[in-house]
Amino acid sequence: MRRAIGLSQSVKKGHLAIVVLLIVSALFVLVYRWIPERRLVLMPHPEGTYYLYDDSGIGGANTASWVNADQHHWRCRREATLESQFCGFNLALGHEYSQGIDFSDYSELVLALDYRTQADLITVFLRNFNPAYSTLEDGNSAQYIQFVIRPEDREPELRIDFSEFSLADWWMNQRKLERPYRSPEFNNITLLGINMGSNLPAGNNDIVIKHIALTGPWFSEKHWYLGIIVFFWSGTLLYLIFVSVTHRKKAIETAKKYENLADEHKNLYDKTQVLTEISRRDGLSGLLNRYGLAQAIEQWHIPSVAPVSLVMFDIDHFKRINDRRGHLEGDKVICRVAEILHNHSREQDVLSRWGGEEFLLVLPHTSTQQAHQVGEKIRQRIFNDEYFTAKKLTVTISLGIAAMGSEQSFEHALRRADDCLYRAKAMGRNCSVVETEDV
Ligand SMILES: Nc1nc2c(ncn2[C@@H]2O[C@H](COP(=O)(O)OP(=O)(O)OP(=O)(O)O)[C@@H](O)[C@H]2O)c(=O)[nH]1
Repeated sequence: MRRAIGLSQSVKKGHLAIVVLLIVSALFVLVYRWIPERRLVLMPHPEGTYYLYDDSGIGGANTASWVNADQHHWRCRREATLESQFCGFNLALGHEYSQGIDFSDYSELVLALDYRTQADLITVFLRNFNPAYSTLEDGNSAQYIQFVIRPEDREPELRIDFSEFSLADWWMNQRKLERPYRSPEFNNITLLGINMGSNLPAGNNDIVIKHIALTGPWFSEKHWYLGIIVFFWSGTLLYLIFVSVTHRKKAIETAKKYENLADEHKNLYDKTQVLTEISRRDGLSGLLNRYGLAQAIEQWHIPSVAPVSLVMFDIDHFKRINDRRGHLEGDKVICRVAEILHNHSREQDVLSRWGGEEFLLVLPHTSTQQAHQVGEKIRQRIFNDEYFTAKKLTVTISLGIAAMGSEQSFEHALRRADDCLYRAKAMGRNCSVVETEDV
């Protein structure tokens, strides 16, 4: 029952952990749109290198000049009579011509320009340097990637996705490029330019650059959701590992407890066995006591062990031995007599110290005649034994022998054996009396 409760509690905990992980994952999904975007300001930039250029040097119509350099206000003035080719603004990026800025971590170019011109075409372009197609000697060898700003695009803050940029045809046509290099590359942008060259209306065409920046998400949507999935599954995995470690620990603790209990149980069992044995034995002679004898006989199925005979032994004048030699020597006599009795009994016989100097031998499969013979043999043996070397002692015993019939109780047979013993004592001791009653 307790195990069942424990199990249902861990199932509940498991559900809770999964629900928490799901809620946190859902929160992460929602949080994505609130993560501020990554932003890199290119202009105004204290270290930015920028300059104006025009086609006046090659006989063109345009002259570029700063109206207010501090405010990044510049102008292209076109002479109506000459051909307009190019006029614009360049912002050098990176440290040297071949080492630009990696735009690929961003997704958009943000242009905040104040257009004070009626020019139809304003081109924003990027130059990407790649040794595969660029050389330091050829200033035109970096990819020319462009986006044309139409009058209708002119917002206070124009956002141009990099996917809207394309490679300029004139640049492509000048070189034979392998396929991978015929698409815009953004990993090493060395220059950003704003060109109002061709078809520029006559007169002043001004642009004020408020700022130019790159923006993009810190994490792509794909990576963000992948991260959430990884978070969810690693959370689940960690939880499962935690649960399995905890369960393993508990299982080890429980196994230890069971082991201790088993040890305790074995100790108790051993102690009980010892105590049981003690309770069945006489402390002085080591023979069974009355209780031990009763237990042994209880195991028997009397008809199967019949005939059964009882021999009751009693040391003669034992009081005298005690009185003359002391109780210690009396004890030694009891032990010796017990030893002789034990040596003369068979394995199936049950021998006990019945009282002070009384012994009872129960013999299965033995008639009273046979029991009488055994008893007599023992009596002779006890009589002939040497008890003390210094001051010799002769010990005699009296015996009463009776049969235990299948229908009779042990007590009944015992009483009759005792009667016979009494008669043996009365006959002068050191003899045996066999019951005459027909059982
Ligand atoms: N040393 C010793 N004496 C015991 C023990 N148990 C009983 N006795 C003594 O045994 C004596 C038995 O005396 P009685 O019952 O008068 O019998 P008895 O002297 O043997 O005389 P009969 O049986 O008539 O021959 C008593 O003095 C008891 O104190 C024991 O364990 N050790």
